[in-house]
Amino acid sequence: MRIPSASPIHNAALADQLSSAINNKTKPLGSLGTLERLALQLGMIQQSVDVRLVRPAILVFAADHGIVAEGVSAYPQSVTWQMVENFLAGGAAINVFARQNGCALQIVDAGVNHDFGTRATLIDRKVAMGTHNFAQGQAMTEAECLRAIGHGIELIDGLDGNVVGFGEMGIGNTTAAAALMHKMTGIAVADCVGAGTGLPPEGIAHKASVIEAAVARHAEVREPLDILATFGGFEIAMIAGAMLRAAERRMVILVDGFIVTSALLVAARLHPAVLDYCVFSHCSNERGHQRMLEHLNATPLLHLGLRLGEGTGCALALPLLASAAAFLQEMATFDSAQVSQREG
Ligand SMILES: O=C(O)c1ccc[n+]([C@@H]2O[C@H](COP(=O)([O-])O)[C@@H](O)[C@H]2O)c1
Ligand SMILES: Cc1cc2nc[nH]c2cc1C
Repeated sequence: MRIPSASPIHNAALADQLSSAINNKTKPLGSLGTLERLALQLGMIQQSVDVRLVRPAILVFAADHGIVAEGVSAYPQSVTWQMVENFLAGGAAINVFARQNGCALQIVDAGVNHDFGTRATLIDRKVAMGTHNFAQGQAMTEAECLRAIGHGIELIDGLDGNVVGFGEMGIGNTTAAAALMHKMTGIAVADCVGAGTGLPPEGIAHKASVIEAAVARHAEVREPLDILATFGGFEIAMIAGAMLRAAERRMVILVDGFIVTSALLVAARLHPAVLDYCVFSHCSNERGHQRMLEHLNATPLLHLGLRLGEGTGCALALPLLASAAAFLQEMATFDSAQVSQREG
């Protein structure tokens, strides 16, 4: 399987053209703040001053994690499949926010420990009934990891829009994401571990000790794909593959919270240019997310104290993306509206 490779966006002439278009709008210079940075990024991604957001979609990848056997989550594993049912019934937060913002939603079984049977609206890409417990061995085999990445690539190729957001659902996946973060960044485990779905302080300390022991056990693992296979999840691997393909196809990538950003750490180690295509929707309340974003030199759009996942940050950020594109498209210029320019 070929791992997609994103190209870095270099086009100084277009950057100048976009900056002029933004600066000539009827507003004090720089007064649309972050929306100006966003409009510039959208133009650079689409290689045009005529930015259009077409059929945005959010893909929610669900999977289970063998590491839950170590008692690292506040909720039982069965919540993963039960929430998938909730997604399919339209009742989860991501359903509400996606509907509210006119965003298509796809739910993918990446490796949930449950037999859903044949379901019309569930995309079945189940690699296995959850990963193995990485406290005892590798979470997944190299073949399973590559299969998950391949599914992510192929799901992007099935989209017909140019904006894709990523969400996930998987009890135990903040433990996998924290281990990935530690291995990919070198940041101390204690600074990567948080409450997840709501562990108390003793639970967080236990979770950190489980990760410390697993990291010591797998100390020799250094390459990004090996790190992903050793500590990751099927949903995380699928998201990493999908992100690389989305960047290769020059799509706008909306990044959600802690777990989705951990997938990006792997993708960006393989092809750093993927970052040029990423819009960071929010900073999660999960301890570690802020440091993860800083490591990527990323500025999140929203600080709402979210720690839900599911792609909710992406859905909430979508109207801001739309506003950035709309002001670039529709706002009058100083010339067209005959408004006087700044003095001096
Ligand atoms: O997106 C985030 O930043 C985020 C932070 C904390 C928890 N979550 C969600 O909570 C679940 C994982 O939490 P846990 O405690 O079971 O590892 C998983 O379904 C995630 O979607 C998500
Ligand atoms: C209820 C519930 C909903 C979620 N959505 C994403 N992660 C979740 C974890 C729990 C526990």
